[in-house]
Amino acid sequence: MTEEQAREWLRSSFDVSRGAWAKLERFVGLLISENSRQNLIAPASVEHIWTRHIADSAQLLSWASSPALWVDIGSGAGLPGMVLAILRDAPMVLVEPRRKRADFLDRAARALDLPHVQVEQRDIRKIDGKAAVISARAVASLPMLLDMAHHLAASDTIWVLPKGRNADDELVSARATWHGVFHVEQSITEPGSKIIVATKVARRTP
Ligand SMILES: C[S@@+](CC[C@H](N)C(=O)[O-])C[C@H]1O[C@@H](n2cnc3c(N)ncnc32)[C@H](O)[C@@H]1O
Repeated sequence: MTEEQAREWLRSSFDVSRGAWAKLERFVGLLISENSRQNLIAPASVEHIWTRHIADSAQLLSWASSPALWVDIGSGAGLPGMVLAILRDAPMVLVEPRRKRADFLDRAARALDLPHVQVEQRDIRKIDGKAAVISARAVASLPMLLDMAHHLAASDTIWVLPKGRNADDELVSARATWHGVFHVEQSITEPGSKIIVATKVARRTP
């Protein structure tokens, strides 16, 4: 997928309003500018930012359309959380323990006028409440993620987890401790990369 194809795919797939498109463009600018101050995305990925990061994040919306609370674990540069918050006018909590990254997320949410975004500068294990959707991109293996965040999940919570090429192996490991309805979906931006979509996840009883 080229950069132009990624932009076109985004526009047509999510019926992006003019206002939301302007915010996406602005976010890309903020992210590239902040990347010279802190290491948010690999420098080599900047020239492919719409494919590698923006469309890659936005595609998660295809698997979770709930208008209720979405929690993004380890948002870092705002991926996928900030991209999703631009496309989705519903509560979004971005959890990021590193101060510099959380400050960037706070500033970006204000600059983009996204009052439905809440940034929590904390470890996910210290967050409470229940989420309708949980995402985490490049944060931890599937068994670790379930362990770190299962307290935020109800039985109908949808987990949407981009997993690169290790999805199947991680799923095998996770199934030793967890049961639920797990699907492995193909990423549209990266051939070979997968997204694990799960619901009804619960710890196996010994
Ligand atoms: C490799 S970065 C990925 C950032 C972003 N999701 C992305 O795809 O570009 C992993 C992020 O997860 C955060 N993280 C690691 N452990 C965490 C935890 N226990 N709770 C919340 N965030 C965590 C790190 O601070 C870091 O910003």
